[in-house]
This record gives sequence, structure tokens and C-alpha cells, in this order.
Amino acid sequence: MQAILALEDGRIFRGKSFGAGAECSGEVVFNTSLTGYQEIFTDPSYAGQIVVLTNPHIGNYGTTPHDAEATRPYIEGLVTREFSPMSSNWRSTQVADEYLERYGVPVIAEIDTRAVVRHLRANGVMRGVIASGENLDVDALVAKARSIKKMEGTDLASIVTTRTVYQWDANEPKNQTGDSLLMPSENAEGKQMHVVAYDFGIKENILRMLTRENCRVTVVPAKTPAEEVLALNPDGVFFSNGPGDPEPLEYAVENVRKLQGNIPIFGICLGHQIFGLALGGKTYKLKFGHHGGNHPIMNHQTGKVEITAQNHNFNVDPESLPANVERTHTNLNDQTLAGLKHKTDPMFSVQYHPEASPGPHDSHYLFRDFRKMMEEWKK
Ligand SMILES: NC(=O)CC[C@H](N)C(=O)O
Repeated sequence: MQAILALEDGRIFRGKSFGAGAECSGEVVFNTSLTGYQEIFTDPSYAGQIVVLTNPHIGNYGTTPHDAEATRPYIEGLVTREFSPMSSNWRSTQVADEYLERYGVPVIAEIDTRAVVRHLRANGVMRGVIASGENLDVDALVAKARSIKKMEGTDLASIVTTRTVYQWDANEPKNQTGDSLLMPSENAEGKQMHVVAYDFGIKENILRMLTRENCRVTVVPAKTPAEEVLALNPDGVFFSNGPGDPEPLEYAVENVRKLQGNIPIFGICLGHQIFGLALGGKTYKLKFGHHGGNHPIMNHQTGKVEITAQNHNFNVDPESLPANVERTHTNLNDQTLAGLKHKTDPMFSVQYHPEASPGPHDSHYLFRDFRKMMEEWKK
């Protein structure tokens, strides 16, 4: 069946419909990762977004529950060049087409994704609609793209967050033969730390990485007051990634302010942006964001460059931060702020994704740093 991707500025791309035949709308962003499409589908930070994957061949290795970052896909829709109708991998339990259909995610394939990316890169991310069927009314689709809610000012974290407090099952994940996939850590022998993780749309690999550093993790809803978090008696508090604009998340900003200086805190991506706001800084929107698996980051503390996974459109303005905040990391593609640390309080955060999934593992050390920060604070 025919399908159309209609952008708010009137640009149209025609392709073929796969996945769910339904219509979808969202902010259209592109991700340049070469592998890891299922982790991208299931990253809750993509709620409200249609994702264009630049790798020209998607679906070829199928899907497996072991590669999911959440219980279901969160992308609104998918745009690809070629979408494989079959999977060729021993780990696959379902072909990608059926998997996305099962969860109601529309796919438009046979699109010149290079042209879409060049358009978004030149004009910035914009809203779009994917529709399928014969005799589609193009003008109506463009009008619909213009009518959907803008990402700016939207709190999506409180929509995707867990409704209840839960303990992350430290025995997860297992491979098909039942062996744990958690690699042993140098901290495995030490005392277990208790981390309370705020879920703004948390990726499961963050929970796995914390477990790997010998942490027991309690996950709490986005709006849990700081007092309730402290009553759980944690050794540290984590602020997760998540979808939408950080600016409307005043409840989270207030919680950071209450915790700052009283307990070690660590933030990733949306969590980092919330830290920036809590410290008195400002966030702004990048033209087309960073979404991929090969972004170079300068670590100013070691002088080394890390290759990182990224997925964000908003950023903290370094000029807006007070003097007691140190810039720890910089994105070398565009010199934007990529990490910060408080000079006296136990508090640090990064804009990128040390948990990878998908992506390179260069920045795994940040989970160890958080563990060390908690150990030192305990002394
Ligand atoms: N991965 C994330 O946490 C994304 C943060 C935020 N939604 C952004 O787009 O910048």
C-alpha cells in the first residue's frame, strides 16, 4: 500500500506502508546509528517523535525482547529506505514488520532518507504525519502536521513515567540460554549501594548498568517528592533520560534543588537538562538535535575523546550556568555543552548516553564514577 510522509512546511515524501497501517504524527527527527534499531524503537525518549533511520537497511536482524529498552516501542512512526520483510538472525523472535504492527507503529519505507535528512538538516526538525492508503489528500495531511502540538513547552515525562514504585529485578536480563548478560564489575565484591532512580522515560540499560556497579535500584514516578525519595534511604539518586521539553518539568527541578548537596545525584540527558535548570541555567532547542552513535565528546577532566550515543534536541546553555558549575564535557561536532559537575556538591550529569544501547561503550565509566561518589559520600 502507498504511504506519504507529509511535513509541516509542505514537503512530501512518497513510499510504501509497513508495520501498522494507521496514521501517526509527531516531530520528525533523524538518527544516524548503524545498528540497534530495536533499542531506538523502544527508547521512551522518542515519545512524540517520528524517527528517520539513515541506515538504508532496517529490520534485517529481526527483533527480540532482549533488545528492548522498555516494554514496548515508543516512536510514533518509522521512516526507512529498505524495510526487510524477514529477519535473518538466530536471536530474532519476531520480524520487525510484525513487531511494529503488533504495537500499532506505522512505517513508511522506500523513502530517500538522504533527502529527508538534508531537508531537516537545512530547515530544522519539524512536525510531520505518516498516512497510508490510496487517494490521500496531501494538503489535508500538511495541515494536520501544522496542527499537532509543538514539542516546545510539552511535558511528556509525566506521561511515560511508571505509575508505581518498583524494585528493578537485578537478575535481568538473561540471554536465550538463561545466562545473565550483566558483565561482572570491579565493584561486585563491595557493599551494595541503594539508588533511587527517577523515571522520566528510563531506558532499561541504565538500570542494568547501575546493577552492574552493584547497586540495588528502586524506580520511582517522575513526580515523587524529594522527601519521599529520601525516606527510601538511598545512597544516591539518579535522574533519567526522557521525552519532551525539560523546561515545563518544574516539579523535577524543585526535587533536584531539595536533593542537591544532601545526597549524591547523577543525571543523564533529560536528567542533565533538569540539573541545568535547577542550577539556575537555561535550556534551548538545537536546530536538528543529536541522534546517533558516533558523536565525539571531549572529556575535559582526562583530555580524552569519547565516542558516544546521543539522542536529544534540547541542550543546556553553558553561558547561563553559575560559576560553581564546571563544564566537564563538550560535543566536538558543534561545541555544545555535554557534561557538568558541581564544584562542591556531589552532583554530575551528561547530555549523552553512557548506557549506549545502542552505541559505543566508551562512557560506561560514568556509572563507576557515580558508584565512587556514593562510596565517598558514605564515608
Ligand atoms: N534522551 C533524552 O533524555 C532526551 C531529552 C529531551 N527530550 C531532548 O530531546 O533533548
